[in-house]
Amino acid sequence: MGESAISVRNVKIKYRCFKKVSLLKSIFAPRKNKKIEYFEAVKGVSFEVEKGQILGIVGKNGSGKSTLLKAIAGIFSPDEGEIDLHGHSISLLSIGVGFQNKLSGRENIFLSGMLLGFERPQIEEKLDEIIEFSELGDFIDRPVKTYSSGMYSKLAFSITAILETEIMLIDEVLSVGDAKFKKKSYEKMRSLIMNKDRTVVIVSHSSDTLRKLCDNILWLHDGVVKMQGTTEEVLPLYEEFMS
Ligand SMILES: Nc1ncnc2c1ncn2[C@@H]1O[C@H](COP(=O)(O)OP(=O)(O)OP(=O)(O)O)[C@@H](O)[C@H]1O
Repeated sequence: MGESAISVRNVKIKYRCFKKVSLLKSIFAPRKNKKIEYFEAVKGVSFEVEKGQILGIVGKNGSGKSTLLKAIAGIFSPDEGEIDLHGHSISLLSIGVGFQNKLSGRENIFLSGMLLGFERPQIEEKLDEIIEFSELGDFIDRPVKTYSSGMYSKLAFSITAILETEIMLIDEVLSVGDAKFKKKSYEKMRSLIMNKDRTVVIVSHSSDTLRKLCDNILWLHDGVVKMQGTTEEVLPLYEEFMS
């Protein structure tokens, strides 16, 4: 076993949900009926990711993949267990995470960069490259709320791909944007991944993408690890299960 980049030890994550009550009940006894329920989305998951490894996470809808990724990214902390990144910098590339809609694309580059732990001069140094890669042209100075979903994801991808962190978490975004951008982002991702110092975790429903990019696969099922192993070992069994 090589040097560890991510250690996930017995992680459990619960969501707080409010139980639905009838409208009448909530009007006449509002406090009494505000029942909180918990839903455990991740139920004691443990695994290690070695430095330089490219791990794919698979599982049917609702199996806890995105929840786990957000916990690794530090967006929320686990209710139990621990996640150790061994001091590595980390970024999460995911649709719908992280932009301030009223701010321009350019302002969001600075905001996201700072949230990723970069200093302003470091971001300034990479600014032109990010804008160029995003292909947003003049839109870069317009509020992000005026962007189409494809433009939004182009910006998100460009920030994460150009401001390189040691660990990159990617949630399903390789399949967005127009065909040309999809190809370009796939190539960029490949070159980032080829850097053996970088550790990558990809959540995807595309076996094709996973087969091309990943060395290892973690299969989550109803919040627990069903299987972990090499891509050749796990992916055929997962595909058979899903067919
Ligand atoms: N904010 C939330 N509040 C309550 N339950 C949630 C919340 N977000 C997710 N869940 C539940 O947690 C479980 C895991 O969700 P998660 O999004 O992690 O699954 P996933 O494997 O990424 O699914 P998909 O493949 O559909 O993206 C699901 O049952 C989902 O309904």
